Amino acid sequence: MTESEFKALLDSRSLHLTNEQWEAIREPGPALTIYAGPGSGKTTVLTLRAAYLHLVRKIRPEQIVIFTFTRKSAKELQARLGSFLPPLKNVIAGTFHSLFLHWLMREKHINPKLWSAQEQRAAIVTVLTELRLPTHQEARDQYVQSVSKLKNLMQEFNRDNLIDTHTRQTLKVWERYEQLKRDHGRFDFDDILSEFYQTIEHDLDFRKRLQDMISVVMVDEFQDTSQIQWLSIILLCKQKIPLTVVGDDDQSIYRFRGAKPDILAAFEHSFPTTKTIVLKHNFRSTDPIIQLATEVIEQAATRKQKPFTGVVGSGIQPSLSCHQTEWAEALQVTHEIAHLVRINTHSIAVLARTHRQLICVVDALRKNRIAIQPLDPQLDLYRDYHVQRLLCVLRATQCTSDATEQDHMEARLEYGKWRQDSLKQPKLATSIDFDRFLQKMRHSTAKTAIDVARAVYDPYLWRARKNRGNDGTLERLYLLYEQASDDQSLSQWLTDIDTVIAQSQQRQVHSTQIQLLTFHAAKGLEFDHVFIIGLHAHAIPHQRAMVEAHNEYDRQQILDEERRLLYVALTRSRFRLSLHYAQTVLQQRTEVTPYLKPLLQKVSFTSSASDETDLWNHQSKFAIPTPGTVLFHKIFGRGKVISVDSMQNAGHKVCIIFNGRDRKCFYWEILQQLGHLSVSTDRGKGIRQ
Ligand SMILES: Nc1ncnc2c1ncn2[C@@H]1O[C@H](COP(=O)(O)OP(=O)(O)OP(=O)(O)O)[C@@H](O)[C@H]1O
Repeated sequence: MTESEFKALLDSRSLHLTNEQWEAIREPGPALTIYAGPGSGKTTVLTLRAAYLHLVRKIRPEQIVIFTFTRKSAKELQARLGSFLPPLKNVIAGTFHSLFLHWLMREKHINPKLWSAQEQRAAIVTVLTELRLPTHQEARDQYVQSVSKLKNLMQEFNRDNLIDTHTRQTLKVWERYEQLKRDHGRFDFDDILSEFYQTIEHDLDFRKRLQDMISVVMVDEFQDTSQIQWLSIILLCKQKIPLTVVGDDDQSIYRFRGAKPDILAAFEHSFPTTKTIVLKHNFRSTDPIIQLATEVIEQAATRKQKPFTGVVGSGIQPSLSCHQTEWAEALQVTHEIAHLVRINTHSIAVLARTHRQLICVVDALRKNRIAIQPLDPQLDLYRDYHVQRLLCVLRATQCTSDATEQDHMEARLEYGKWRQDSLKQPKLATSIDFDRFLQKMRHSTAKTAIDVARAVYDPYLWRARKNRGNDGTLERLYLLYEQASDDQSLSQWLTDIDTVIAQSQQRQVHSTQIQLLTFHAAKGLEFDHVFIIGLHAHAIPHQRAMVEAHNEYDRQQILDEERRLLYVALTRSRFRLSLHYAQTVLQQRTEVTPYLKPLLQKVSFTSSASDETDLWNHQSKFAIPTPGTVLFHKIFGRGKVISVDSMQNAGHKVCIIFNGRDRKCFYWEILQQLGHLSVSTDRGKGIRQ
């Protein structure tokens, strides 16, 4: 095929390329950098360049290698190449991990026994336990990430080399983890990269065999390449194989894996003869979306400017809505999505900074029977251990039939356990207590029921967790608490939950399936309508990411990375961008992310939140006594409050002196709910001090 025939082929498929795109497709040089913003056709150009090289330059497809950042984008690329006419079936497209492993297995007969992500996490927990460090999910994930980052940055065990955020502890964890891995004769995913790098550096025969097999290398999303991946590519290609890299420093979002936005500049340094082509047009989004996203990214502390104009033209102004809680936010988003689904709109996505933030929307969409793409099970609120325990007791309050006798028994035992432990008075945890509890709950509203149940469960949990408080693993339980309202009976609320659970078990394929993704997972994708939720100041920049900042330089780097993440999310939308945040999140008051705060006049802003955000105030339900208050206890008689302590997320501990000598402490909310205590109108009469 000649060049003009190729161009005619693209025209016949309504692909009218810009001059820069066309130049990028046919550039013959040994090194090429394609540098551009979101939606400018980088991936499109990469695909067409592979087609051009095969059809016009007669390079065999199996000699063209394209590195992608995720398996999903590798599949997407292969699908695009496969649907080309004529189809390009054998182009080698894959992630660094998969291609490096493939070559190691084929050429070096290395067949490592890989640790799954789950096994890797378990190994880290073993090491943390051994070193007497916290093992909860957040700590574990942080160490998994830190170890991976060290390996991707090619750090040594030498402490002097630890220029980044590596504390003594991370180093110890890393050393022990490596030892454990060696003892078991296993590999982790990062070892694939290290092994490949070592082999291609030292084994010249291996390097040559690869170079003979490959005619062209292209790297998509180059800004997210880690040090070890980049050095491996240099060894593979330099002066032997033409290399094209495609990237956007504004979309560099994998700092935690060792990626740096300035890698594009490093490429120009390593390949000084490289030709750089800048794609200047955004083909994806309407002008108001591009303008908002550009204003966000332009505030980054360090950034290379690039020219950028939209091709689509004018469109709807992005909207920003403030809600009282995450549940209210989810309800509104679901309401808007339901409307879009009714008018037969496909291509809808809901994006959030973290998985946890998507839970309420998942729930609300399922409640409204709106189909969603299969999800990570961790987005299922009702799979959570604590949520299940609480619901098991609440469900028993609604059961009367024999069929549920077993559940009833379980609930009774569970409830007894909470009371026994929290009150330290086993005798009180009798069936009479439970029956009274059931009676009280049977006709309550969902909110009252939750208040009663948590007044027993929270102190129990608080003790069981050895005063650790909320370390992030109870977030789902608190979401359940927040979900209950006074507008619904307990029975109706539980029925709604059953609907959601039933819906989550259905495996039907619908024509419209809403995609729910984190900002990271949304990279490279595009949708007509994008809802971005959780845009509050605690989530963006993410509080946990900020923990890694040990000095001002780190802090600025992380702030810029979080800004880029938001930029990636904003630029996924073609036509409509609907932005949301809640004013109260997990009982804490918050506000809009600082990245959007200066831009409020650029969006159409609405707020349904009120100034009164005291949603979780037990005090409104059960007035908390002050020292000196006189009370009457059913068993111990009259007493006087001597101290009141507030416990984090677990109500109040009240110490009372009875008959001037018996000092007893109670969980105030529990005893109030059970009706064991009442405030005496008799101000201290008859009480000995
Ligand atoms: N010359 C063109 N004419 C019309 N549409 C185009 C052209 N080039 C690209 N597009 C379209 O623009 C959209 C964005 O393209 P693509 O996904 O390749 O961009 P990208 O630069 O890789 O985006 P991102 O960096 O955000 O992942 C796609 O829908 C693509 O089909």
